[in-house]
This record gives sequence, structure tokens and C-alpha cells, in this order.
Amino acid sequence: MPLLELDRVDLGHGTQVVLPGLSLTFEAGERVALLGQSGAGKSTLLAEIRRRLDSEAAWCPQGHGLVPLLSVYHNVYMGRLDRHGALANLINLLKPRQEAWQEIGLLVRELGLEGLLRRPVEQLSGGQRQRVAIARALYQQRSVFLGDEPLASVDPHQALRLLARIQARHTSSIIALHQHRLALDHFDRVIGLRGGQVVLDAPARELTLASLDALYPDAGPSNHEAGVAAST
Ligand SMILES: Nc1ncnc2c1ncn2[C@@H]1O[C@H](COP(=O)(O)OP(=O)(O)OP(=O)(O)O)[C@@H](O)[C@H]1O
Repeated sequence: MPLLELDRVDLGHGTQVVLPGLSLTFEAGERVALLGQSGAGKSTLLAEIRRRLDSEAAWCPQGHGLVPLLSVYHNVYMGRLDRHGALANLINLLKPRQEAWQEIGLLVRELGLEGLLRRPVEQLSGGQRQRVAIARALYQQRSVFLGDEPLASVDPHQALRLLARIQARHTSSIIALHQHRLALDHFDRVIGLRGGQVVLDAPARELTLASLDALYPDAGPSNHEAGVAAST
């Protein structure tokens, strides 16, 4: 069953079209890796998917989108801000709701952030912030996970564990990433963007690391090794 169909749409920013005439169908239940060099249009595509799926999708943005001065608890709680009234959210800011505190406590423990619930996000490492952003997306409890490089600042072993948790909690996932090995081994489908077009759209099992090199024209032949190094 299609989750989403894009039929010859022009995607871009203002008057600048980045992905002209784009046609893509995403099926429910698919785990899709979105690849392409910087500026290829992955975020632009994800923004459109997010706009269309709206409340069906949990969202983990590039650069985490956290509030540095607020605690880990409050940042994760923000995943469900829209499900409570303004007053309840305000009160929670001053005095955390008990059931939310417990639920978020379990979630952050699962992601290896135990003991950090009260810590302001500005005092966390890059990898810890990344996990808070993932926790916030998991806390949204949606059927689809959309992630813009959600595994960029964690080590390869952690990336694998986090990805497994993300995929276990969502029926479908569409994730932009640069770890090629991860894309080939843990996704159903790989979509590659280059020069404003979809130049690759294939089942991950049919692809090799070398076949992904064509997505990175600036990188030269050694990119294959970079892909290996960046992967688990
Ligand atoms: N808000 C914006 N306004 C105008 N142009 C933008 C905006 N965001 C992105 N662009 C441009 O759109 C093109 C695609 O950018 P996009 O962020 O989608 O690429 P990307 O594949 O996600 O890159 P990266 O891997 O670096 O995140 C680039 O040329 C970029 O400069």
C-alpha cells in the first residue's frame, strides 16, 4: 500500500527548484535510505515528505533542533507538545508530569542517557545530543520515522543500535544518511539523488558499495573506501 506518492512535482526553495519533475512512491512498511552528496536535495525531499505526512511522521531534523538551555527531559517532552494544552505544557515546564517523567526516563535509559534527565542539553556531547533528538522523535510515537542524518554524530556501533531501535518502533522509515554500509545492510530500499534527479532507486540487497560511488562525483574513486570507513 502506498504511503506517499509524488507525481512530477517540482521541489525547491522559493524560486529555486532543486528537484524538478520528481516522481517517487513510498510504500508503507518500507525502510528507505536516502543518499547523495551534500546539496543533492535530501533535506528538500524530506521536507516535502514531512509536509505531506504531517502527524503520521516523527521527525528527527539535521542538527538536532534541540533547545540548549532546557533539560534532556524537556527536550524529549517537546515531541508531544501538540498533544497537551498550553497550560499543561507550561506547568510541566516548572513541575514535570510524573507519568511523562517516568516514560521519558525509560526512553532515555534505553538510548544510553541514564542519569542525564535533568542535564541541560548545552552540557551534552554531540553524540548525546544526537540521542536526545532521537529520543524526542521516538517519544512522538508515530508510524513513520523521518530522519535527516540522525546517525551523523554517533560512533558506528551506536549507529547500528540506534537504527535498530528506530526501525523497531516504526512501521516505515525514510532516513538521509552517509553511512553506506548501514544503508545496504539495514534498509530495504536505497534512493540516490544527484544533479537534481533520482539516479538510483533499487532494493538495497541488489546494490554494492561500489555502485554507490556514482552518487558522489566529486569524491573520486577512493569514496568507496570512505563509505566502508563510515560504516559498521
Ligand atoms: N532554505 C533554503 N533556501 C534556499 N536554498 C536552499 C535552502 N535549503 C537548501 N537550499 C539549497 O537547496 C539545495 C539542496 O539542499 P538540501 O539541503 O536539500 O541538500 P542535502 O542533500 O540535504 O545536503 P546535506 O547533505 O548537506 O544536508 C542546495 O543547493 C541548497 O543550497
